[in-house]
Amino acid sequence: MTVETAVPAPAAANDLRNPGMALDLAMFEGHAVNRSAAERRAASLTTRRSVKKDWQAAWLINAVRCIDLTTLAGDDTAERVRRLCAKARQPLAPHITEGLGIAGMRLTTGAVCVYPTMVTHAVRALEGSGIPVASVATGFPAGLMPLHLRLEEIRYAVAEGAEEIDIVITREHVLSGNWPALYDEVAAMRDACGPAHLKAILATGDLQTLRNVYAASMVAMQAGADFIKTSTGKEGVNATLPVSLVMVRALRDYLDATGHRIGFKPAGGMKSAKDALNWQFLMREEMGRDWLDPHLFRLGASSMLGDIERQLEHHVTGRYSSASRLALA
Ligand SMILES: O=C[C@H](O)COP(=O)(O)O
Repeated sequence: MTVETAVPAPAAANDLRNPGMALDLAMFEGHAVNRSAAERRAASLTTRRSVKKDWQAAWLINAVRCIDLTTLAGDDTAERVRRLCAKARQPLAPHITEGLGIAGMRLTTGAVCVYPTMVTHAVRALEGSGIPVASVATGFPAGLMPLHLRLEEIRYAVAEGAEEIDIVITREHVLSGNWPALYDEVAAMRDACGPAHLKAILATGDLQTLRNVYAASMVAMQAGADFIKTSTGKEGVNATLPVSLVMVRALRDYLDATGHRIGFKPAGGMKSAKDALNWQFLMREEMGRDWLDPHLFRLGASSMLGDIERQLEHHVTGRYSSASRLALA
């Protein structure tokens, strides 16, 4: 078997938006989440699996397809964004793609994710590539701005050419159990997105309980989120597997109740190829192969691609090169 044949076949494109639905508290109120069961289940994903070498390379190639290659730093510049976009167009060095037998595959990352004022640079740098630009918005990362300004920021990013908007929610609405306020906020943001897909960042590290994570996931989906996303990368605790499991179970329950397929984006603090494998195992075991496709799954990361590239180079050459040798995003 070649690596190429081991790459999961792309699922049918999920171009259908989540239309959302009326707020329905019955879908989450009283829903208990057992933390130790979630932790045990998450741990089982990382310990009991050994992946054959060729399959491991295929999983890592698939992870590259699903990365939202991100820069969200205060010192971002047009030049840094252009370099990131060049990396998104060609995520692996040519000797690695040739060695893997996938030089003809036109492998790219799933998207490039930037701040609103950087969207224009990313759109220009990605022209003709088919790679969408995602913009954070709504006062990322804390979101503590008047709603009309947050909505205006969404409209600005969409006008600049962003096809995906990563919004942040008001954590206080979750912490106080004010579900109508959370629903109205996300629904207004969905409306401001127009044709752009909305990813709702729940900032799970701020939400205190897994029950809150489940409820916030459900409300965001009911309000029309196309993806639910764990974290901004700026909270004290960012993406973890137990929290991701709870969110994925929520999107499975939403699918069962409504028939709508919602995407999932773990983000923040994921740096290794092992992380890329673990989150894909979670998606395959909980949701099936359709959720191994960028239309339904993204890995939000600013510094994971480098380790994936190193591991794939090792797969090809049998050696690890120094981290500085590969052009790193
Ligand atoms: O949305 C993506 C995250 O902000 C990336 O976080 P990271 O810099 O910890 O990888």
